Amino acid sequence: MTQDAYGARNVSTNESTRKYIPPHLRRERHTGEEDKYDRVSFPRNNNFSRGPGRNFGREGFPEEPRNRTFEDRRTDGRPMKRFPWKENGYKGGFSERGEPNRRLLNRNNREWKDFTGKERFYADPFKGNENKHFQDDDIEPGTTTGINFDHYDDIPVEISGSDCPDEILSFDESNLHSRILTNVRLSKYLKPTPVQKNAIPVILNGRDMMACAQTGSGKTAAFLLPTIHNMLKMGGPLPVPEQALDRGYSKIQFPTTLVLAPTRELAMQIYQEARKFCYCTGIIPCVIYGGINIRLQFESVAKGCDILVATPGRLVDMIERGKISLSNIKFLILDEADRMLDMGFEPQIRHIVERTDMPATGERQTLMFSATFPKEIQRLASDFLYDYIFLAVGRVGSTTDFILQRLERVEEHEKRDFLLNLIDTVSGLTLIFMQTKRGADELEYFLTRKGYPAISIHGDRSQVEREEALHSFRTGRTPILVATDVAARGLDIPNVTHVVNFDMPTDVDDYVHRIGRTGRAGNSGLATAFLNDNNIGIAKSLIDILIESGQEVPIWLEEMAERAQINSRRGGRGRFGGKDFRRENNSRVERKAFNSGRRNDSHMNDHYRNMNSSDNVIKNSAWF
Ligand SMILES: Nc1ncnc2c1ncn2[C@@H]1O[C@H](COP(=O)(O)OP(=O)(O)OP(=O)(O)O)[C@@H](O)[C@H]1O
Repeated sequence: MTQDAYGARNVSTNESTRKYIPPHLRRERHTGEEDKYDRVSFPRNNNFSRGPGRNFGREGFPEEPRNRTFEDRRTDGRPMKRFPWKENGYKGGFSERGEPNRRLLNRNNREWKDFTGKERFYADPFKGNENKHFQDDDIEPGTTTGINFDHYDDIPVEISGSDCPDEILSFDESNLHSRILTNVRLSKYLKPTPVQKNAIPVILNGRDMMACAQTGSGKTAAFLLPTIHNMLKMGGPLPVPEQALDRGYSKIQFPTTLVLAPTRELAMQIYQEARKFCYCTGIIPCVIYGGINIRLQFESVAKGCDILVATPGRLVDMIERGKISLSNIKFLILDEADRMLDMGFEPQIRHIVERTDMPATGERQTLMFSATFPKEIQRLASDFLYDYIFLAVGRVGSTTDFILQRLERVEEHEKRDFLLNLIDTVSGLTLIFMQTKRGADELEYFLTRKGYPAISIHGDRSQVEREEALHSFRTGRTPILVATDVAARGLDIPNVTHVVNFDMPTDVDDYVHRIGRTGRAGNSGLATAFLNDNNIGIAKSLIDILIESGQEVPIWLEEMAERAQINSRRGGRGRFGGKDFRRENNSRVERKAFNSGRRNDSHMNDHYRNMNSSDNVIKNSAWF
């Protein structure tokens, strides 16, 4: 042992051992003479060392080859290739384990050729089991109230923008891919709804779109069907980008379509719809949302993810963890777009759209759908759209005509008793909206104490509890659901016959969405709202909604509105089905109006008559 000028001790004077050896080369045998205490070259005698690789260089074992690579590691002498399928020109997606997506390699289930004439291969796990795949597990077959879209024929439609395509009258003339048409038939959709008639040709033409149509009028299919068609037309999901393959990014998924939704339950519902329409197309939908273990979602994303349905928070998380890249996105869809772009979500949406690797506006097709679209939000939304077409189905500021709206003046302390009387008079599923989570908990407790089968759902409940509550409500096991606004948008639960606004929302758009949980798909529904002087701020807008949808306006509500002196400041927001805000600023936007005549009043009279006589909806009309 020697000491240098500064007193530092050297373990050995041997030149070769003083040289720094990086950790990954330390197990290699040195060429020079070695000191027996040099740990770098000291032969390992470790009882835990297993496998031929670890024994290289030990007594009785062969010398470890220099510059060993992954390919050399096979013990049977044959070279091992990391990506054998790459040699065959495969550039498709990879699963979590680095294997190519199974559906592209499975050549036994060949069924159709895509638009490019290329043969597509898929193995749908539900193939041959259509009944199960297209049936809603929560709903007993035959218990739905039925779908009656004939009523929609009278609804006025307005479409504006440059070169608007003509509407289609049936699914058959839509030019949708034959497999999609089969799936539409299996879903028992006989004819398109007005929003579908107009949105499908626009999306098939590759145009960006902002669409506003009444609650329950089939917006989900309006954006999913043509998007899936466009994906098939492109030749299916896009291949993984070259540079990603070069860098070995095999664990990242590169979806082609991204659907963003504001709530977990809505994301799940859109995913279920996407699964139906993607049946046997080879396109794999996937859903991610907060509140459940992210690792489970890593696994489900890794199984394939061509259409990604996501809530914004979880998506940002996945992107930051390097599990998803948006660089392949060709279709971006915002469902409940006005909600996604209001103060709560806008920063996250901007982050996703503008600060990730998603292609820019104009390089992707962007679609926005909602039942309400305030003007200021339209202005904001136009940042994300390129030369878009605006579609409004229904009259300005109205809700659907299939909902009978009743307003009751009830003081706060009387609300519970009033509710009990009300619940007794109406059969079917009842959804009660509260403004606060605590209020929802307390009302659930009150109702169950009184012997009513009630359950609640709100943002403080765990995801499992939320899903259980929804399931129990859908199946009718607990026919009263007390909810906050987490259940206000998008949820499609058949047989909800009655919505009660126990607490009124402060925004009339929220009222429109809440009552839209009933009266869906052409069915009748009843919506009751409790109002008192605490709700004075919403009175004027509410009167507008009632008038526009042909409902009775109570005198006390008019007085309330007068007292509050609410003027056109709020009326100017352009609520549901509003006008294309560009038409006020820019007269160059073309406009087409279909069926813009007045509503057929005899149809409405029939509608109310049917509602009042329907045993299914109202057991005891004495309450009215
Ligand atoms: N063409 C059709 N024929 C029959 N049923 C349809 C058709 N289109 C949609 N539906 C059904 O109508 C119901 C309502 O559709 P959907 O949930 O898409 O409405 P929405 O407009 O998105 O409502 P919301 O504004 O509340 O989100 C669903 O059960 C759906 O399966």
